[in-house]
Amino acid sequence: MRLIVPLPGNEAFAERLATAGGFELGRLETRRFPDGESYVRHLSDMAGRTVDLVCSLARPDPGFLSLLFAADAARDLGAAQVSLVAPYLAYMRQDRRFKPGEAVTSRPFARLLSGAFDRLITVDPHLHRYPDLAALYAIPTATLHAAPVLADWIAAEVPDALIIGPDEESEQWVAAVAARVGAPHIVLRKIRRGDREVEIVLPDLGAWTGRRPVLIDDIASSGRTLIEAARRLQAQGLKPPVCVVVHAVFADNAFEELARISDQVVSTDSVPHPSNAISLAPLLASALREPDAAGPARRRRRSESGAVTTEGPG
Ligand SMILES: O=P(O)(O)OC[C@H]1O[C@H](OP(=O)(O)OP(=O)(O)O)[C@H](O)[C@@H]1O
Repeated sequence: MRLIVPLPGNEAFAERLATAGGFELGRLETRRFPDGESYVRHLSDMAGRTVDLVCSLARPDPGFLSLLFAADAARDLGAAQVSLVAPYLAYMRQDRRFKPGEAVTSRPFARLLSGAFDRLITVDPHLHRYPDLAALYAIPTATLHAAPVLADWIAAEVPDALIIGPDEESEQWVAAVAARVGAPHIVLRKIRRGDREVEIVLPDLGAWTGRRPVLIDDIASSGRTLIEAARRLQAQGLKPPVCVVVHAVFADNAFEELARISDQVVSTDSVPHPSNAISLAPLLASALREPDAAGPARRRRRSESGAVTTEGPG
């Protein structure tokens, strides 16, 4: 039976995942030594097991070494395969050098995870300029999509919805959500001017004032995209929107600001947040039940020197 091991902060999601999939829930002890270094101890038997470390990667920096140490220790303790289940995958947005000298952090981050895990399973990674995760990760990856569960939530909770994507990039998956809901959809135009500065351009929406706008986006971080979109919609006489996001990263007071001008703000549980209303646990559990959901995992061998060698795809 698969062993699901949560990193700190991921216990509730891991429990939902283990329950949904009928998997065993493992335990990991972590703490800091007095000098600030990380201590990691597996409290479950790893020998010969298929182990899934569960770690949503919103704000990944403080816990990242513990994650790498937990993966290394699992293998060292005899795990047959060590996967990372990251419902939210970080460092996807610095996908090119925007200014001279910048680190293209998506690449070294992917190299670090590819060196530590046999495979990666995630939901709607922010693939802006990369065609897929295989362009970035050297290990087999499975990319799951939240669109069907978002659509099912909207269909059950929001009558007379008008599905709205805040930018042209969102067209494809907004159309998929709208088709499943059986509602019309439109896509706005976004001009990003900085980390916290976006401009949203709307077509004439006068024909849609009777519908409930449902703004959907993959990530809410500074919240500016959704806040600006919500403001523009209301300036055109539309009702306050329902905002549905996959990854509730929400920096600073972004959530409170967005909630003030929205009818409702909901998210999936890929990042633990008070707005979580749609669970991804059943989706991830069924992917984990499929033996080949992530493609054949790499086989690793640890040499006597401790070096890990890789065979198979990737
Ligand atoms: O809450 P916010 O701070 O507005 O960030 C979230 C928005 O940013 C991303 O798109 P975008 O293409 O603007 O960002 P990218 O350049 O990072 O891909 C994402 O798809 C959201 O629309």
